[in-house]
Amino acid sequence: MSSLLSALNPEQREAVALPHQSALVLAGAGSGKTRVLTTRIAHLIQSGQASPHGILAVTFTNKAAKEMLSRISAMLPINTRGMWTGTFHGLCNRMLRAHHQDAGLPQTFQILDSADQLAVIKRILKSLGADDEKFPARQVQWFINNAKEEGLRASQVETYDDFVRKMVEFYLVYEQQCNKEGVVDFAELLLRNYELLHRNEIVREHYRSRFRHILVDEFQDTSRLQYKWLRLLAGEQTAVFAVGDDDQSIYAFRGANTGNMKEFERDFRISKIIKLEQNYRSHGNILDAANTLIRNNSGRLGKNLWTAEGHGEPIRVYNAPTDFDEAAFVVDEVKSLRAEGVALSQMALLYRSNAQSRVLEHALFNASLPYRVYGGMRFFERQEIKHALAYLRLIANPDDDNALLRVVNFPARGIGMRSLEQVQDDARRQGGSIWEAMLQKCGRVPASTSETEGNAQARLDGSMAPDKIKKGVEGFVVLIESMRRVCENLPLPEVVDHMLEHSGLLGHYRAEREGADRLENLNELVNAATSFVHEAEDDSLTVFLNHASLEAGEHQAGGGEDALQLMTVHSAKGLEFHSVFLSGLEEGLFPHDNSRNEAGGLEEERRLMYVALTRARRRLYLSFTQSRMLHGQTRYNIPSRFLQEIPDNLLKWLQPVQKARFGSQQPEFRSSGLSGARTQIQESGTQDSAATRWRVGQNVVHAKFGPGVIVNCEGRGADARVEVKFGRAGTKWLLLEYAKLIPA
Ligand SMILES: Nc1ncnc2c1ncn2[C@@H]1O[C@H](COP(=O)(O)OP(=O)(O)OP(=O)(O)O)[C@@H](O)[C@H]1O
Ligand SMILES: [Mg+2]
Repeated sequence: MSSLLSALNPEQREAVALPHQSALVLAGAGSGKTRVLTTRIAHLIQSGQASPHGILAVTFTNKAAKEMLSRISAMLPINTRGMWTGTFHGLCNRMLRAHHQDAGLPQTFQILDSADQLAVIKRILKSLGADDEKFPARQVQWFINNAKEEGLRASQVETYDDFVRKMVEFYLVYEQQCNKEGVVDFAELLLRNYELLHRNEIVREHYRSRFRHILVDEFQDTSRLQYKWLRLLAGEQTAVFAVGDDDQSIYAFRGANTGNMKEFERDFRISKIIKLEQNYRSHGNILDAANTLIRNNSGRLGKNLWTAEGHGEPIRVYNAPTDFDEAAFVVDEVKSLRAEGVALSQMALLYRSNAQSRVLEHALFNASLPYRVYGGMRFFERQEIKHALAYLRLIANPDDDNALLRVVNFPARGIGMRSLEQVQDDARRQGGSIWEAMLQKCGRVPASTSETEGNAQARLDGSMAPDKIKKGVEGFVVLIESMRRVCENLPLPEVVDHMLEHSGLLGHYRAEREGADRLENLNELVNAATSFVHEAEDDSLTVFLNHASLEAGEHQAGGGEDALQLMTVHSAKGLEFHSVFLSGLEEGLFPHDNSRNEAGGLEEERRLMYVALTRARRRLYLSFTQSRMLHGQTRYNIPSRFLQEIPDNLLKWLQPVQKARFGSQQPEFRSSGLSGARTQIQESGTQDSAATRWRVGQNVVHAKFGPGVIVNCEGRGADARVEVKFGRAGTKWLLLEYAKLIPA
């Protein structure tokens, strides 16, 4: 037996050494699917059944493709360059480049990202004089991408009413425009390639006879069009080797379709699905937890996993009073794991939503622990946060040119390149800021004396500034001035709040189809400001902005440095770590609130949870918080139902919870396990605040929020807090230790 095969179990070996035929490996997490796929490629080459040139392998990320190539190179001393490996989009792009003429594209065709695509659509709608209330650009974008994903060109979409007819008309003009400019969007990469193969027999036959082996990892997450593309590319002589796990299908919301598995079985005449049941990744307790959890889903294709390893350590559960305590707990554990010799890169910190990373990043930053956000951006580097910070910087100082240029036309407010160039020219000439030049442009202040006389005269009578430029600029100036005026007397969190609403950022992302994540991040910025007010001596806007740029700037670990891995559960797919921290296991967060509105949403969340649990090899931490800051307010949470679906005997509770910590509405957790968390709700409503000098109904004054009245009290000692209804600032929960209330 070759050394490649000897490192595998009999089922894996069978899959790797399968004769030339299509096959489906359906197996749970950590059972070696990716390893089998990679080894099969090496085996095919080593045994002379295929050359690298004859192999196409589809992976889920470019990074996975690179890793696959380096593993193959480690197994065999060969050049893998002729092999095609990559994502569906990457491979389609490669093929279109090679056949750009047949595909009707210029050699140098450019790829439009989602924002570029939207800009093209907006231009088109404007030129057609479309009613932008009836036909918002984003909806048109969605319509076009959806049609493409279904494989339909404008001429093929069925028009059953006037609205759709209009949409199709826009789609048609968009198609023409893209063709004219020689650009393709993401959906187009796939569709164009599909059409090329469909239409052009020579190209199709060329690739069919070239790729006698197509291998697909993470098959459960292929979309309809991707599947159709695969079918077209695979000829009679092509063996398609697909590996996947229906329990890990987590992209249904983006059009992935597990139905593809059933069709694959039929279309490729799969007589026997290969199952792998031995898990090589995780210790027994972790595996048992995952197996038990996923049994709650219906309609599974059904499989089980076992491990030859022992039970290992129990799963550690931490019930944190607040999200800050949760982050502090993670930091402590990471430090002690590191002291035990576990590399930081072997530890992952997972969360359901991107916005959750902020509090965790903050704690890691303060502890000087190097970390890297995998497959995403660190909080303060995210586009929407940078936009929001730019507005805040303008509120603090409108002469900040960089901030101004970043948001002057975001969200779009009709200030074109030409207008901008003109005010920039003015600014340069006068040696002042762009803001000053804008003020002059719309006649807010007299033109500066350094201007030429002619210009100054023109500015005074306004004749040089075309009306359009003036109008756009004026709108922006009025906005910033009004924000500055209103925010002057507001506490920091409300400055952020006001800015988000009035800048138009919230409205912009609300209208975006995939804007939910960005909205969560923006709301998280209000939380950042609220905690900053509690923590910092000087809580002015300027100091907050300094703090944000500090956290944004320097502490992301460099390329080679050993660093803790932070990522969403979605980006953790396919990866494994010695230790995994899964935070925020609370109802509404995980399962996410959004899942309630979608059919099958909860089951998809459970599959995500299954993915999360099965990333851990040796140690798994699950944590949840009793309260978490949400939009600047403390929210009380109940633990995720997924925690309850894991048998108690696999869990070790790290911290007994103090009783009577919360008021009557709050769940009380028993230290012995989850059954307590499931059922016990403290009945008494005991509040020890009577011992303090605060009572419900009392009038108080807060240094920033002004006068208010206490409507609720709870907690004791350092945790004592009150809910105060302020005349101006609304209702807020405040920690007494920090709030420094004065009786009125
Ligand atoms: N026969 C084996 N002997 C030893 N280790 C193995 C064997 N098969 C797989 N492994 C190891 O088990 C781990 C999980 O394998 P792999 O990542 O291929 O699983 P997977 O099924 O692709 O998981 P996922 O569903 O999470 O993508 C890897 O570290 C792999 O090297
Ligand atoms: Mg895998």
